[in-house]
Order: sequence, then C-alpha cells, then structure tokens
Amino acid sequence: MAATRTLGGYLDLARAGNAVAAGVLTFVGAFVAGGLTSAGAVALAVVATVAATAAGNAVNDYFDRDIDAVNRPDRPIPSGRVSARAAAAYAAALFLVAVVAAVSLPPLALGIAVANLLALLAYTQLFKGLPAVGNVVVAYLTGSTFLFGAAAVGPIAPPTWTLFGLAATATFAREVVKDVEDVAGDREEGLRTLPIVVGERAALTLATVVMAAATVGSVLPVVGGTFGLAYLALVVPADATMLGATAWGFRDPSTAQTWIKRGTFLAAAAFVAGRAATVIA
Ligand SMILES: CC(C)=CCC/C(C)=C/CC/C(C)=C/CC/C(C)=C/COC[C@H](O)COP(=O)(O)O
Ligand SMILES: CC(C)=CCC/C(C)=C/CC/C(C)=C/CC/C(C)=C/COP(=O)(O)OP(=O)(O)O
Ligand SMILES: [Mg+2]
Repeated sequence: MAATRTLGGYLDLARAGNAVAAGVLTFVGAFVAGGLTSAGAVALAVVATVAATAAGNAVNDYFDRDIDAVNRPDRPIPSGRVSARAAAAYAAALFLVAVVAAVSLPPLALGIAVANLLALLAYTQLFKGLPAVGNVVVAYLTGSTFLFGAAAVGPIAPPTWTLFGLAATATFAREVVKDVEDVAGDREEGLRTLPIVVGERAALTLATVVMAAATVGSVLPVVGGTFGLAYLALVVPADATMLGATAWGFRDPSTAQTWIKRGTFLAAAAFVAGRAATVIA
C-alpha cells in the first residue's frame, strides 16, 4: 500500500499525463514536418520532451512546496507522499535523461532543448512571480514542443509555427485562469501574478480575448492546406470547449481551467487526426 502511494506520488510529481501529452505534441511536430523517416531522431525528441516536462513539473513542485501547502495540499510534497529531497533528486534524474536524449539531435533541436531546460529550472524563481511573464514562459514551452519535434528531423516550416502559435496562445489563456484560481496562496507568498496586479476580472477578460483569438486562428492550418476535414471535425468542438470554459472562469476558475485543459487535449487530437488524414488520403 505504501509503495503504491509513493509510486503514485512520483507519477503525480511528473504530471505524467502532461508529460506524455507534450511528447505527443513533439511527435506531431515531427509528423507535420514529414520527418517520420528519421524514427531514431523522433524517438529521441519524444523522450527528451517527456523527460524535460516531467522534470519541469517535479522541480516546480519542489520550489512551490510552501505555496502548494496553501493552494494544493494534496500535491505529492505537501501531502507527504514524496519528500522534498527525493523530489529534487527525481527532477535531477529526469533532467539528465532529457539531456542525454537531446544531445545527439541536430543543433537547432539541441538549442531548443537547452533553452527550455534552463527556462524550466528558472521558471519558479525568476518568472512565476512576475505578472504575465510566467504565463508567457509556460505558453512558449508548451508551443515549443512542436518546434522541437520539427527541428529534430529538419528545418522548421510555416505550418509548425502555426501549431506553435495556437498551442502557446491557448496555454497562455489557461495559465491566466489558473493564476486566478491560485490568487489566495500566490498573494500569501507575495507573488505578483497578473490577477493580483490587474484584478481578477481584467485578467479573465484578457484570457477570454486571447483564447478567442486562438480559436479563430485554429482555422489557419485548413486555410494553409496543412489539415482538412478530419482536423476541423475535432478542432471545432475543442475550440468551443476552450472558449466556453475560459468565459466560465468568471464564475468558477477551477472548473474552467480543468475544462480548458480537456479542450486543449481534444485540440491536440485534432492535430494528430489532421496529419494522419493527409497520410491516409
Ligand atoms: C486553438 C487551438 C487549436 C489551440 C491548440 C491547443 C493545444 C493543442 C495546446 C497544447 C496543450 C497540451 C496537450 C499540452 C501538453 C501538456 C503540457 C505541457 C501542458 C502545460 O502545463 C502547464 C500547466 O501549468 C500544468 O498545470 P496542470 O495542467 O494543471 O497540471
Ligand atoms: C521540448 C522540450 C525539450 C521541453 C518542453 C518542456 C515543456 C513542454 C514544458 C511545458 C510547461 C511546463 C511543464 C512547465 C513546468 C512548470 C510548471 C508546471 C508551470 C506551471 O506551474 P505553476 O505556475 O506553479 O502552476 P501549478 O503548479 O499550480 O500547475
Ligand atoms: Mg506549481
């Protein structure tokens, strides 16, 4: 029983679902770039992303352990399932796996990986407490998974930049809603997040406008000929979920951010379906 609780603690520290999803985005980035013939490079890129995302989540919880004791007492470290020392060692091991996986990739991909690993290490200490800056960093990191996958197999082409932009803007909006949800603990810790600086309603209005722009932009892969009907069939409900949930944030930011996440995962599935349909067609 204790072993299961501890294993669950390590999986929760890594936010394994997020890490795997980030790996899927990296795969899509390589897939859109037409690079699946470089299976070894794609595999290394996916492993690097999964490990780096897991490491970033674990190190975030390590640095956030005092805030999470207020905001998220159920998370692995404040709940006692994993000690802070063990969490730090776990994050270090995951960062090492990411570096080993990325080191043999092409220079641009390696450059993205190094930049991202540094950003993940610096996130909580340097960026999180600055209004909107932390949100932009997480948005960039999430969108960069597409760039990383494409860079692992060749040059980065315009369709990949579109996917980067969509993922980054939608993630920025969700991060703002998450900050509204975390206002209590963040204020107690003296963090100057966007809702604390400009007010919750202004922050939620910005998040809704940004998410609306992302959902309008989601037709660009069809306009540009990258994806077709298979993509539209999934991205339209994903857009409705993400935008509707963001607007719901004015009533209940916690439920809102959970549903935005579900919408982004459906959007990621739209990217996979859209690219797969071009292969099958
Ligand atoms: C309009 C449109 C089509 C947008 C595209 C949206 C899209 C595909 C976004 C990517 C979402 C995704 C599957 C990200 C991978 C997982 C990840 C790295 C998320 C970033 O997580 C940071 C967050 O703060 C972690 O908190 P939580 O999720 O609550 O554990
Ligand atoms: C492509 C490569 C090599 C790496 C990409 C790495 C990725 C995808 C990172 C995605 C974003 C991420 C996982 C950031 C880690 C830090 C994090 C969880 C930020 C959000 O944390 P908080 O602002 O504290 O919010 P919560 O802890 O309440 O979720
Ligand atoms: Mg945190």
